[in-house]
Amino acid sequence: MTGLQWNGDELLVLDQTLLPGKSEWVRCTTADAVADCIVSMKVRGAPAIGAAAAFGVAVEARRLITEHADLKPSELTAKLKDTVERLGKTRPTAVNLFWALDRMAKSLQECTATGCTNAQIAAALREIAEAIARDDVAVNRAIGRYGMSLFHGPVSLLTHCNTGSLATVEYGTALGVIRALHEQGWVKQVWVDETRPFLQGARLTAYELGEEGITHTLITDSMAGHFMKMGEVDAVIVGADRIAANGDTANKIGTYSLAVLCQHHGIPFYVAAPLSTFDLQTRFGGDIPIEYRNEREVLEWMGQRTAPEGTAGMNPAFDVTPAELISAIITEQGVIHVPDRERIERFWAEQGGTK
Ligand SMILES: CSC[C@H]1O[C@H](OP(=O)(O)O)[C@H](O)[C@@H]1O
Repeated sequence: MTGLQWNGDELLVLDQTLLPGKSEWVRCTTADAVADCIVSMKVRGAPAIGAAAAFGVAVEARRLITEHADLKPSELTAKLKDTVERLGKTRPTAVNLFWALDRMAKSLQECTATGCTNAQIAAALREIAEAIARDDVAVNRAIGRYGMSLFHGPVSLLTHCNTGSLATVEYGTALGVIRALHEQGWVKQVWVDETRPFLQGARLTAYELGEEGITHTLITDSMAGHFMKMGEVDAVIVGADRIAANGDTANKIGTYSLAVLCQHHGIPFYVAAPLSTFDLQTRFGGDIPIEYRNEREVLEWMGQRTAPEGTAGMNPAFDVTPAELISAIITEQGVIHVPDRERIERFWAEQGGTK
């Protein structure tokens, strides 16, 4: 399963706003079409929007040299730099978007420095976009393997939002770990948070797990604490949109609440994310830009208003979980065991030192 299809010249985006009821593909032959898919969340998920944006630059290059044969390479490069900037304004939180666009911008710089022709520029951009997509699948499978190392037998997991093939190029991050555990026969149950207001869990994660016969049960976000208290959750595993230098992690709204509940109940809280989600330029979580989406996503469902007229809504799409609430971050290069503040404080107390 994948939400992106690339045929070398155009990008097909599976419209995730229509899933699971309808499966419709949007044909993108311009950067504007890709930008619209990202803003409207037809394509969503940190790694997926990075790959989509990279393909957006590649299709724009092809369109420009096809429609404007007389463009000089310098003119083409200038237009494509504008394209990179435009795609960078689609959504602010997922750092994978900027990581992917930076790779495209560097390719443009290299082409300028080496005097590439228009055809060479377009080919170079296409190759980078294809490499980003190809690498993402291998990265996710590695995350799945490393995530497996945290478990030693059948488990019941709770997950939030969608972190699978529809949030990446394929396989997924947190869902990649769940897929790897399923392949091992170690999934007893996946509690799927519906993830209001966009319902990525109810509409997308449940869809992916159902397609693969992975045992799962949909719950409302407000039920997570109850099932933890009932002893039904062995661990929580989620994705990430941006991990600051100190380990503070931005992810779908509702993630922070899960982490606090996990600490209260002594349940491991794992984040699964590729290294492209780390933003070492952002020192700590307070500096991560949080996207506020239209309040209508909270006040309505499928265009049908659910709240009274006159009631205002707030719609932060992400929240930040402090590093000390994260048990481990699973990456394609291994598992980072986030420092345990209490264990460190005990150590310093025993040493008679200060923190
Ligand atoms: C594999 S990371 C997916 C990540 O992106 C989601 O956000 P959105 O659906 O708004 O793009 C959510 O935060 C997931 O954890």
